[in-house]
Amino acid sequence: MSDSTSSAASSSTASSPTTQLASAKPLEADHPIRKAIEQAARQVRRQTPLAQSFTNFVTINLVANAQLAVGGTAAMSYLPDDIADVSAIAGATYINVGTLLPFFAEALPQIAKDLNASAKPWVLDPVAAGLGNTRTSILRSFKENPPTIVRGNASEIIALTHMWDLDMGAKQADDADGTSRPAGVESVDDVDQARNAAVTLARFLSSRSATGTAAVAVSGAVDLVTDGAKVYRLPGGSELMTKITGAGCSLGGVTGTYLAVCDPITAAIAASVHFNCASQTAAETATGPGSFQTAFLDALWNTSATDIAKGAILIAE
Ligand SMILES: Nc1ncnc2c1ncn2[C@@H]1O[C@H](COP(=O)(O)OP(=O)(O)O)[C@@H](O)[C@H]1O
Ligand SMILES: Cc1ncsc1CCOP(=O)(O)O
Ligand SMILES: [Mg+2]
Repeated sequence: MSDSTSSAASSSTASSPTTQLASAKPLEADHPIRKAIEQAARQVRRQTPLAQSFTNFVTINLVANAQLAVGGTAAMSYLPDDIADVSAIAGATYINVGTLLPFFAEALPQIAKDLNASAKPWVLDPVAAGLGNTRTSILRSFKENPPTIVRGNASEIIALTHMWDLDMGAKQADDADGTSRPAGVESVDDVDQARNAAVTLARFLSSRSATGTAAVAVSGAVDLVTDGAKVYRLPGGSELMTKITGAGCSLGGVTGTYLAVCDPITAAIAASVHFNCASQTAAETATGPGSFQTAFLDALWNTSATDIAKGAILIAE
């Protein structure tokens, strides 16, 4: 799918949610992206890349464990000079704004500025975007020094695109169907409702990226990943992922692990497909959220690069 409009978010020709998925076609078995995904998964296991994280206190342990389970390594930090020093040896950095302390309002804009000044790739998870003045001020500051990849649920992607004034005044989901937002860390919008915002956001990120490439990943029942030109849909996985805290946060951390070894769109698709394969496997033996999380980490470790590359990937027309 390549949008013919310059601002998809406000385009009246943008496909409607109901037709989006129906028109998506399976990505060919020998498509170059599948080869790139397999190579990236093998590289992660061979190179044990470091993706450092400035992330929330609720799910920090699952973020680190998921990064190790896919083959990477982890380092968690909150100080700008520490992040700057570690970024010299890290392949990517992950920033997640789920829990905040007062000094974050100054530290995070500085970290984003330092990362972009040194052309270091980073992933943003805008947890609960739109909630609270401090979080809004921090997220707004990132427009000046944007990430390489944004990973969030539908409401977070819509809210961030709106907060950065990229949606050209498009009707917000809440205007369209009366949905109130923000609703905290969970989404109140469907993935399809975030499609146009994701395409617009990915185009903006690409235009500000040192390599000219970027990606946006919208998580949900059928994930959506876009580089601003093409839109991929990733069905599968397990609804049990919504019953463990940190499923999205750890996906952001693993997206950073993949970004340490490959380009943004490959990293965003590979991490999401790896999660879908592993959560589907884990759901086969889990008897509840506790055993599911344990089985999920094991499945991240045991899912082969070949199986990840063969995962369910549709390309939207
Ligand atoms: N209904 C669902 N069915 C299958 N997988 C899901 C579902 N909802 C979320 N997921 C998966 O859970 C992970 C986290 O997504 P999500 O819950 O949307 O993020 P967040 O926790 O940030 O809101 C992703 O890998 C996503 O694909
Ligand atoms: C519950 C909670 N509160 C602040 S951050 C956080 C974790 C959110 O994790 P996820 O977005 O992966 O569900
Ligand atoms: Mg989240």
